[in-house]
Amino acid sequence: MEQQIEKIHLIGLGLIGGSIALAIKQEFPAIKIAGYDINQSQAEIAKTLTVIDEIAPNQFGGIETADLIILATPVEQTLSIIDSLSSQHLKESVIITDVGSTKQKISKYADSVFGDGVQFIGGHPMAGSHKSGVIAAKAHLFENAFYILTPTDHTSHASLSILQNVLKGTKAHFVEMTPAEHDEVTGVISHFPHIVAASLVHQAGRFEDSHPLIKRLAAGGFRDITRIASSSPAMWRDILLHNKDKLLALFDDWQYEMNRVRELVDGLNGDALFSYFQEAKDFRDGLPEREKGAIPSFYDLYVDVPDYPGVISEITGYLAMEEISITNIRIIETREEIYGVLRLSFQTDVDRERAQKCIEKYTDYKTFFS
Ligand SMILES: NC(=O)c1ccc[n+]([C@@H]2O[C@H](COP(=O)([O-])OP(=O)(O)OC[C@H]3O[C@@H](n4cnc5c(N)ncnc54)[C@H](O)[C@@H]3O)[C@@H](O)[C@H]2O)c1
Ligand SMILES: O=C(O)C(=O)C[C@]1(C(=O)O)C=C[C@@H](O)C=C1
Repeated sequence: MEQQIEKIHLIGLGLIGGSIALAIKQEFPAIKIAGYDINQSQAEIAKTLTVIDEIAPNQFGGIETADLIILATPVEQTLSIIDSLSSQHLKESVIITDVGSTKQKISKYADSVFGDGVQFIGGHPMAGSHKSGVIAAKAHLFENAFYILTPTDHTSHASLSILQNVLKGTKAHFVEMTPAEHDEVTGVISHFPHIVAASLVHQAGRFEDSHPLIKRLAAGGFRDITRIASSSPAMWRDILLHNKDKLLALFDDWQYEMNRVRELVDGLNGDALFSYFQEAKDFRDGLPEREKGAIPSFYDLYVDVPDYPGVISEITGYLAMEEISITNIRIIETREEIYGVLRLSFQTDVDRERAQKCIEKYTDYKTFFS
């Protein structure tokens, strides 16, 4: 009979830790989750939102009775927690997993510390958001996303299957990779794009002095491609520190790519430029359809609204008339002149699209997705 997971010790109660806890509780309400966060207020919010059952008295308080330990901290912190864990008294049958965006350093270190003694299985749910903190956690964040696991020679079949079973409430698709393959692939489709997004923002920032209007002129395209630059700097600092070698190779690759397209522009080579964009479009259009949870799980609609009292109730009134439920509402930027940006969040993409149509029907306000 498969070993039962009755108690989980979760370290790091942010977006990912919180979302995993919610997904587990949804599937297995009887499992008890004790949580610890270095930021006490995150732990208190997690408890209030019933993301966890109890706040652990300290990082390892009560850990000796845990069947599963989940590390959901930025990856540099994960390394030092693994280090400290090695001197803790743990259940013989305990399974330890993490959710970090890099796998090579973590798996190597865990292997060196735990060896055959403890079952450590690296993990990385491939969905997330630019939002941080437990307040943004959602049970369905990983629905239909890939959940990469990096078992090693030390991993038993039994532990792998117990881990996948306890995580089945995530409704993610499990896929196994070596840590090296993981870091190469995520370097290309996640880590390097993040650097590009941040660098585009820096580039625009350098133009701000000479063109003060630049921020306000940044429209859909710039917002789309730079959304992820709003993510947690601590998380991304750590990811880059962990994946240096793969990223250095990608910098070279990117420079080659930039030079290639630069030459086409310099040579006014219209046909080649057309092909360049056509090929990119074909590849991008060929990405699998966006399924719920696979890319963003936050369905935000932004509305440029005139800055006058009553505008929020005007908009919520239209939405109420069409029975569209909002999960969150916030003015995110009040500009000095006449317009502010209202962010409305919805539970589903369908609600968001209905809301957009509704606002466009009753008003002239410009709406856009992030
Ligand atoms: N955000 C994403 O899109 C995403 C997706 C998949 C995986 N990840 C990975 O998940 C992990 C967590 O990211 P997140 O988005 O949940 O970040 P987050 O900032 O929302 O949460 C991280 C939490 O860890 C806590 N923490 C930091 N150091 C700690 C320590 N020593 N002990 C206890 N708690 C500590 C922080 O206070 C914070 O509450 C990271 O390793 C990240 O690489 C992130
Ligand atoms: O959607 C986002 O905001 C993300 O950046 C999510 C994203 C990604 O790059 O796809 C970010 C880091 C994680 O390790 C996994 C997912």
